[in-house]
Amino acid sequence: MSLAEVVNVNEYEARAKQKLSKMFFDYFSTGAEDQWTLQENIRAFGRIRIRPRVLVDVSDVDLSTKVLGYKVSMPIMVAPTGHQKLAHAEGELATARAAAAEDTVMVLSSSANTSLEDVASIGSGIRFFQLYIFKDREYVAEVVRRAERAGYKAIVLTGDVPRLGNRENDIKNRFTLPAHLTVANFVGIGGGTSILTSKTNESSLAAFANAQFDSSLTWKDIAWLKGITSLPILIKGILTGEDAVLAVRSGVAGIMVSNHGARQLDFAPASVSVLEEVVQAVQGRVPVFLDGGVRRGSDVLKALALGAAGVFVGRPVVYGLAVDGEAGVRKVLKILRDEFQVSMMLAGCRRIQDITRSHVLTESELPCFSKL
Ligand SMILES: Cc1cc2nc3c(=O)[nH]c(=O)nc-3n(C[C@H](O)[C@H](O)[C@H](O)COP(=O)(O)O)c2cc1C
Ligand SMILES: CCCCCCCCCCC(=O)C(=O)O
Repeated sequence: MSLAEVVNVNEYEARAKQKLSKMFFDYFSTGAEDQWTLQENIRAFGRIRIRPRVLVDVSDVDLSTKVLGYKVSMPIMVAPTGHQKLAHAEGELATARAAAAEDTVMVLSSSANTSLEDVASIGSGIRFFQLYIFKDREYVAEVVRRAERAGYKAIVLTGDVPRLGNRENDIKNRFTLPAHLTVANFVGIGGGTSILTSKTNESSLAAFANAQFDSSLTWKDIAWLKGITSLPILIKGILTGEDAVLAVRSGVAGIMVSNHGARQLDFAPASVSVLEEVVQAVQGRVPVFLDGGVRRGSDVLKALALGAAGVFVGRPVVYGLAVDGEAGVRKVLKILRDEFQVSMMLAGCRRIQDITRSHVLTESELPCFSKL
């Protein structure tokens, strides 16, 4: 099959598998423990039905929207994923170029193999910086200041990693980074990141993260973060209405409903299953975004109908990158854009704000729904 024959983003996964070593493909593709949540992220979208409206003039459809005040061409954005140079030599640079070309947001991971300044140097594009908080707060503060200086528009604080989840494939593979790669923005943290390139009896990522991440982090640390940056802060990893309320109280500018692509707590719910709970708790005070299992334009429509202001995509972007670098990421984003446009037109929506709660039925609204 040639690349021109790739018609949906799922097809990139098998192609990426052919290109990557088992250790790296497993790192990108798998989840925690029994991987129940990994499957559930996909299944949960499959349990939502779309209620299309017909005879609506959809001759002129507009997918554009605003995210934290920035205009983007579509509500489909690039989630932070670490170690993109394991997928392609150009790594995060290729992803950043693709996101900019498709006029959407890219979130750069704290675990990137490319420095945030190098990514910024590609030029225009709306980029956010994803942050892990380490025990060494001064180091973290300096990275946040660097992101601000380099023109990043927001800090995405990941709240669901007090330690790494049990990623059994990474443990079995004794995951290590190749010697030529670094976590470019944190190379000196905790006395250095050389453990990431040294063989251990476990996953070197887990060994490093569990030693260096600050597992005492609480809501009060949002105040600390707000004290060192004027950038808006999004909190990533919210799965309950209770935490959404605490997030709003702590002054975040937005919430990302996420289970970290099922890589942290197995048997956590699918993000889309709890989206509405979070949206209702937030009561419109800040935008709510979603990631996890978005593989179709129809998934985007479902998430927006349930109240999301936009979605982020993780693995499909990495698979596109692995298969064809910048062009592969662009194609993944284009496929999702085109599918989303088709879904909007067939559901009778001309504008993003035309997508409403009445466009979907969830499981609880269909008592006889067959369990997938
Ligand atoms: C390979 C990989 C690396 C990731 N790295 C990070 C990271 O560095 N920081 C973070 O907050 N989330 C990270 N995530 C989670 C993603 O941001 C996102 O929540 C998840 O991938 C969304 O699910 P999806 O892959 O089904 O789209 C990573 C996910 C994957 C698959
Ligand atoms: C900033 C340096 C972090 C080094 C490794 C920590 C593990 C995180 C890996 C990225 C991630 O979140 C993931 O899901 O994978």
